[in-house]
Amino acid sequence: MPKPHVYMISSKKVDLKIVILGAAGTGKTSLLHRYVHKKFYNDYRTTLGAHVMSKNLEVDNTTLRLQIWDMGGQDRFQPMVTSFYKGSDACILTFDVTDAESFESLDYWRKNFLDNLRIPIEGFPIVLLGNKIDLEDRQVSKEKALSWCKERDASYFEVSAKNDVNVDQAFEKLAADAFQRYLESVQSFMTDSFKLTPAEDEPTKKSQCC
Ligand SMILES: Nc1nc2c(ncn2[C@@H]2O[C@H](COP(=O)(O)OP(=O)(O)OP(=O)(O)O)[C@@H](O)[C@H]2O)c(=O)[nH]1
Repeated sequence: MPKPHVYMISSKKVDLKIVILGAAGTGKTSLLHRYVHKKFYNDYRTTLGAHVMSKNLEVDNTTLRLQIWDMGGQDRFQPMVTSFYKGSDACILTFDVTDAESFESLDYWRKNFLDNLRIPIEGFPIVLLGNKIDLEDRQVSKEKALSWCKERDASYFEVSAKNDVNVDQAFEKLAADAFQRYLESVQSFMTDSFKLTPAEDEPTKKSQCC
């Protein structure tokens, strides 16, 4: 009987860990509140260290259980939050389109994350969110952000946590990319684990050539 090339994944629930990173005040907590609770708060309370919010998402008859880790952007929390990167399946980077400095700091956040992840980063799902597009005094153009993403193999969304623009779409795209990567890793694990020795009646390469 031929060996199967496509493996069925029996579990219909998949846990995915997502971290959201970026300079302080760019709107990480607000984006999460918008996505998870459909709410927005005008007051600014900096995140002390990190906290987690959960949300389930249905994709292809599978429940993706998203655990989204909101990392405080202030410098004083950096030594602590890097220890939470381990086991991440995807990453959201944020900047504030009205704050050029927050855009300039993106390479720091990206490198800090990837350096501490300690897994192969090729194809790792990263989405960049340019937040606060509802404000008028914009300092970073869409073209500049798109070019940053193109060079670093990331996706880009212009969003507003306040006005609920593009937030669901951005999280859903990232979750779908992370799920796809998860399926590929399961497939490759199964392929490697179930490599069988050739059947007795199947000629080996040696017997064929000699
Ligand atoms: N106008 C506008 N304000 C926003 C938006 N998103 C967040 N804010 C405001 O920006 C401020 C900072 O938002 P937070 O979500 O706390 O920012 P943060 O990135 O989590 O900050 P840290 O926890 O310090 O890293 C708050 O006053 C929010 O109300 C947005 O889309 N538009």
